[in-house]
Amino acid sequence: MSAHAAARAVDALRRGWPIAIGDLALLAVETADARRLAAFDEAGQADLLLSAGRAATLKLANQRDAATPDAPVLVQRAPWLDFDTATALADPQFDLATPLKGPFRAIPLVEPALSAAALRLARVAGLLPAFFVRPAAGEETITPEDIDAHEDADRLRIVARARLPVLDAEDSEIVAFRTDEMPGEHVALLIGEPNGKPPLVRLHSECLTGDVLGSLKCDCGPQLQAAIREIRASGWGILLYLRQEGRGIGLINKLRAYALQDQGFDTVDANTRLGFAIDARNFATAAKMLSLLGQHRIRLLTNNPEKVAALETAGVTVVERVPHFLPPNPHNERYLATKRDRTGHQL
Ligand SMILES: Nc1nc2c(ncn2[C@@H]2O[C@H](COP(=O)(O)OP(=O)(O)OP(=O)(O)O)[C@@H](O)[C@H]2O)c(=O)[nH]1
Ligand SMILES: [Zn+2]
Repeated sequence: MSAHAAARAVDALRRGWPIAIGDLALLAVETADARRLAAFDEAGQADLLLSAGRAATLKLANQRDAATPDAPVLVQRAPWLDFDTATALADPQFDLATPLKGPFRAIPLVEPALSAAALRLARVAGLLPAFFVRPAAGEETITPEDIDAHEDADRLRIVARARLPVLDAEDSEIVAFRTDEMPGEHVALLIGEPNGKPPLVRLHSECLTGDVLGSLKCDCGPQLQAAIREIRASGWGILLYLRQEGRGIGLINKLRAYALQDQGFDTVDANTRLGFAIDARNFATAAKMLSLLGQHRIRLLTNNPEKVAALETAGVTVVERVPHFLPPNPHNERYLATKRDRTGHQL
């Protein structure tokens, strides 16, 4: 396995340089331009790889194989499908403003597993999930396994720990985790003193806008502060601060989702229009952190049954789900209603 090559691939994508996964050469649409596209694809024959959600938004879904509704879609290149048209296919921000030229033709995926891996890598790189694709011609290539190492919870290890008095829990300790590949470090805040009972645990996914800037669009900031208070009041427990900004799609893509919400789409449809899963988080990371901290039986502070299920699957026993509901404000009422009605949150 070549973790180095995968790290270089993330860097290359961000800089607008081509990469290769197996025998597919790929250029990310978001960081390309007409000149880079011409250099990547002199013959003008590179097809366009899109995610299932984006294809459904563009009404290309009916051309796909019904047996694999979540598979990526390859749009055949046509002489008039130039760089700007490809950008309009990849980026939903102008969907409502500019009617797309067409017709676009979805063609069979030659390499479904490699194509899906490419879309995972776009998410890891924080880019729109859309690529120009042609057969590789001698480039350094990586494998899907290299890409998955970026999110492989088993590679996590504890790298530093220190006392950290925080507001409402002065007797806390911070523990930092990382893997060689992962761009951000996850941390755990150990609050209070172990008392023989299962710890009260909160899995908090990073939200720069809510946690740091006090955004009222979501409930993250108040949930974070309240979690620390509740854990302290319960005796002892652990706050896991997971670097899964935007439910795993990264800050920039979350802000793109916010721009779509400004156009009227809800949090679920905004993710789908961008081409991402509704929730791209991987809670195996949280399970591994708990295991490294020696905790296998916990009480979980959440309204999200998916978190309970994901932890149980990863070997953590959740003896109790403790609701974690904060009063809505006028800006997040609809967001909370969407969580209740469309993503199964028990609110
Ligand atoms: N993609 C996207 N992410 C969002 C949006 N609003 C908040 N987030 C992110 O969602 C994560 C918080 O997840 P929530 O769905 O609010 O809550 P939860 O963690 O699933 O469930 P609880 O444990 O009940 O709070 C953070 O990473 C936020 O950055 C949004 O509109 N779009
Ligand atoms: Zn938030």
